[in-house]
Amino acid sequence: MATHPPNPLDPDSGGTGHGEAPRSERLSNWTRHGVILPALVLLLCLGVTRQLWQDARDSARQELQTRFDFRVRESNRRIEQRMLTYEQVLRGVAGLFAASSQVTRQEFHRYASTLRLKENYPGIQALGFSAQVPASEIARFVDAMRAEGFPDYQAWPAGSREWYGPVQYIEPFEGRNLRAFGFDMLTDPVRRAAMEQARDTGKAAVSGKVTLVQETDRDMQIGFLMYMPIYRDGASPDSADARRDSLSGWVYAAFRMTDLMNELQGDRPVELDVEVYDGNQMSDQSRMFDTLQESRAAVFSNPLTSIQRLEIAGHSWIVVNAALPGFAASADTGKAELILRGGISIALLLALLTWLLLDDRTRALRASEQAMRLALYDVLTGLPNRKLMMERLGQSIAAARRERGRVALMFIDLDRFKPVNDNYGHAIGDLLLKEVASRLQHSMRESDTAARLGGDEFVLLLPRAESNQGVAVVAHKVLQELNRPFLIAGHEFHISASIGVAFFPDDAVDEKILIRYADDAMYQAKHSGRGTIHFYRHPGKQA
Ligand SMILES: Nc1nc2c(ncn2[C@@H]2O[C@H](COP(=O)(O)OP(=O)(O)OP(=O)(O)O)[C@@H](O)[C@H]2O)c(=O)[nH]1
Repeated sequence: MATHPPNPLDPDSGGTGHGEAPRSERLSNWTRHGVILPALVLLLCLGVTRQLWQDARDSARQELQTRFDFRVRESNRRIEQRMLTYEQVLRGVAGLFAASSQVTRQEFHRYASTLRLKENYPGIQALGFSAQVPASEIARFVDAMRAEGFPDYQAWPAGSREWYGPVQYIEPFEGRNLRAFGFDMLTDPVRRAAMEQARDTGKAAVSGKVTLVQETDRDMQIGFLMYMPIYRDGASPDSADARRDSLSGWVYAAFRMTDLMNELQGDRPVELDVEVYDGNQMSDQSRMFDTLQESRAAVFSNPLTSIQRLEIAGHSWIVVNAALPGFAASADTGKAELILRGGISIALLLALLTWLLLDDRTRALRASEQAMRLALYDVLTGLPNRKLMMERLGQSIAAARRERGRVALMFIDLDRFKPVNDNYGHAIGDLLLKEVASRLQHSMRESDTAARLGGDEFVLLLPRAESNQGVAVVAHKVLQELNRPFLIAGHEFHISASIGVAFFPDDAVDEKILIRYADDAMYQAKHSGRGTIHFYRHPGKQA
């Protein structure tokens, strides 16, 4: 059965036949690559960009974390060192008491003034001394204080107890500090715990969170105290019992927490939110300080948060540091962003470049494909032209020689075609020629070749013409097809064809002679009245 050979002028059809490498397939591969390859380049570049961006971002984060850790260490160390300094101050005062059997108010005042507390030790609200007075001596103690020029002095709060610890000296002796004068600190369990700890250990002890009696309604702050025990006669007893027996009182420093922390912070920009908790619990009750005084939830959802325990003169504080938005904003994310932007741009650029190169390549292939078609195919009908027909004829004859086969060549010249052109115009003639080509293709096998030699001359090459009878069948079929009326642009045309057939090797020894004989046979057909088939007959041979 006849099949539709591919139209060689259609770039998407199957090529030139005869099983040669399908150029249009290669072309369509290129076209496919035209999308896939740029997409791959884009994906690859984006992948690399993503990796580099992530690395840069990670290292920026790492750097931020390192900077945060450093700032936290620095901030905590500042607190510890400042508290150590205060401990030294108290040790100095304790030295004063050790050096003198009786430190007078005047001496204490002079010592404290020399320290210049406000300038050198900001954060200390008061420096003082509380005597430890047994119940038996409290009345005499108060009298002596009153005799010193403080007629209203009393150990307050009132009430009788075994031991009293009233404030005897307090410096600077002015302002809100005067409110603490005479206050018996042993009556407050928080202060008492630190006082007893200092007494028993012989070391400085910090109290828990308190409200200093110095506080007024204005600028209320949380406070704490640091105590250093003073033993009689400058002794340094080495057991808790001996220390209790020889305790004469405590020198102490009172601190207002916000003043202290603000002073530590200095003029530095506030980049960390610092929270200080008394003891081992982090609760609203134990909170002594908060830079921002904001809800803690915000702090704990912050990835840059540090929680550390500081030991301050025998007492625990929990210090929480959290980076404020300004701190994280200072992170060097510029590099990561640059990589991201640059990477995406380069990826797009490379993908575009790849696409353009492939497109160029595809165009070049298309152009050469087109040129090849023009060289080998008839532009009007799309059938192989004379050149390609000659090539195939050569191949067919070579094959027939090898395989002892037969080749038939059929020359087909249209009859009465000229009047179509003359009466209806060249364009109609063209349409008719195309229809002729189409009918020829319907009449042959796939292995056959229909070609247009030019004008109204066509050729059918049958490379495997085993029997004359088979070829005659084909010739009749062609004739029958061309005898059918042609309906072109609303006009009906009746043409026919004269067909001449010659065989290799029966009639001719090579392709040139074969062509000539087929042409001769065609003329014979023309002369014998058109619309007929003539098989070449050698002039010497009998019919
Ligand atoms: N439309 C069109 N006409 C063509 C083309 N090439 C050649 N022709 C015309 O085809 C005609 C061929 O001439 P002939 O073969 O002598 O005309 P014919 O009427 O078929 O004569 P017979 O073969 O003797 O029957 C001429 O008029 C050419 O001008 C073409 O590509 N398109």
